[in-house]
Amino acid sequence: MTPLNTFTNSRPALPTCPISRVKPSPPEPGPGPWTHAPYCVVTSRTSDKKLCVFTDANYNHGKGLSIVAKREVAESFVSEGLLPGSSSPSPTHPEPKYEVIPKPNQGLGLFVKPSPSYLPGETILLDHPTLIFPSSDSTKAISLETLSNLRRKALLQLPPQTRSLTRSLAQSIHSGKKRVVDEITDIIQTNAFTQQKAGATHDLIFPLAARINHACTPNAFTRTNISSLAMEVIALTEILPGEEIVHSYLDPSLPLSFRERQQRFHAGWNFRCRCTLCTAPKENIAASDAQRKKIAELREQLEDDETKGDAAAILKIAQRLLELYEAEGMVMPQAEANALAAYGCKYLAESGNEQQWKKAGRKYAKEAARLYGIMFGEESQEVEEMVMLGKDLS
Ligand SMILES: C[S@@+](CC[C@H](N)C(=O)[O-])C[C@H]1O[C@@H](n2cnc3c(N)ncnc32)[C@H](O)[C@@H]1O
Repeated sequence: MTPLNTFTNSRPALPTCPISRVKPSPPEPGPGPWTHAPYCVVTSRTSDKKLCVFTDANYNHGKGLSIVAKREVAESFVSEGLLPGSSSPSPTHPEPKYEVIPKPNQGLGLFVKPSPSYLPGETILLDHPTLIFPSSDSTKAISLETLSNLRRKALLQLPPQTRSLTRSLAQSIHSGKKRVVDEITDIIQTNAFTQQKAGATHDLIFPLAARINHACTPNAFTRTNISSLAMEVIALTEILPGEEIVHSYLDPSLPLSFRERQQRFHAGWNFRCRCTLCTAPKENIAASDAQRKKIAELREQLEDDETKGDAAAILKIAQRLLELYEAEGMVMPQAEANALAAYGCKYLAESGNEQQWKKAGRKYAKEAARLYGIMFGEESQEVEEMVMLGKDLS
């Protein structure tokens, strides 16, 4: 295994495209923790700002990672724990309970094998990024040509297997649609996960997690470790053998209407959602929209100054929200609504019928702790707070 700080690729940097006016800047200092010499270009005519490609072909047991970033951003990624032990031997993973198989009209998808199901809170898979790019918001001042060159180089420097796996994510490959953007833009547009880190927004490509399709009532969610940038896909509900594993590409706690969701899918990923909710009969979609509108109204009421000091009103709103979330298959916001209901009961217990309110409050606090445990882990502050609240109510 090559030591991390050894420069393994002594080939000269690829020449830039002859029609390109992008000039590579003078050679950069040594490769540091990277396996390739950083390749940098000056991105502004008026300053010496540089954007570089950093590649560690050893990352994640030889699967590799390329980053396009400013040097200081890449350095902070490393100092914050992006590359630990990447040259260690590959761990042996148990046989996964999922498989990637074709899904009609949606390319590929992740499905549970005909084996035991996933339980809520169970980790389905752990994935690592193969590409990290600055997000389009933070690169508006940089020419498309420059960006495209850097992204392409980042892709080409990945080990061959990872490179072709990453390339296979291009939408145009499975949709049969003519590609209207370049290959990397195509890959980013439909597969990138956005992540804030080192004071900037980045687009990350996770080749396995990218195979997971969207659903407006998801049964899984993703959680990214901010230091290592590893992504966990976690079951939100029980997922039975043969079922598709789906997560929400939108914030799952937003009560968006059918139309609002389609607008976002079109703008963000260029698809029309075919999940169970979005392909339901018209009257069901209208009923769902009405419930989501009610959710938005109730959440606004919670912000009213009048409501804020009224425990009975808060409890009533939280209970109605729980009914609506349940009906809409919105699992994640149920944690907060249960916590709110538990606090409502706590304050009501102080003003009479103590035992009745305490009993109800304990039930809400317990459910909130269960859901926060799934979302943030058993050790999280949220779980601890709900356990304490349950104790206060006993
Ligand atoms: C991140 S990829 C998901 C994996 C993809 N199906 C594949 O074969 O690689 C996102 C793309 O999958 C398709 N897709 C995902 N969820 C969908 C849904 N709910 N309805 C329709 N198409 C969906 C769309 O083409 C979308 O651009």
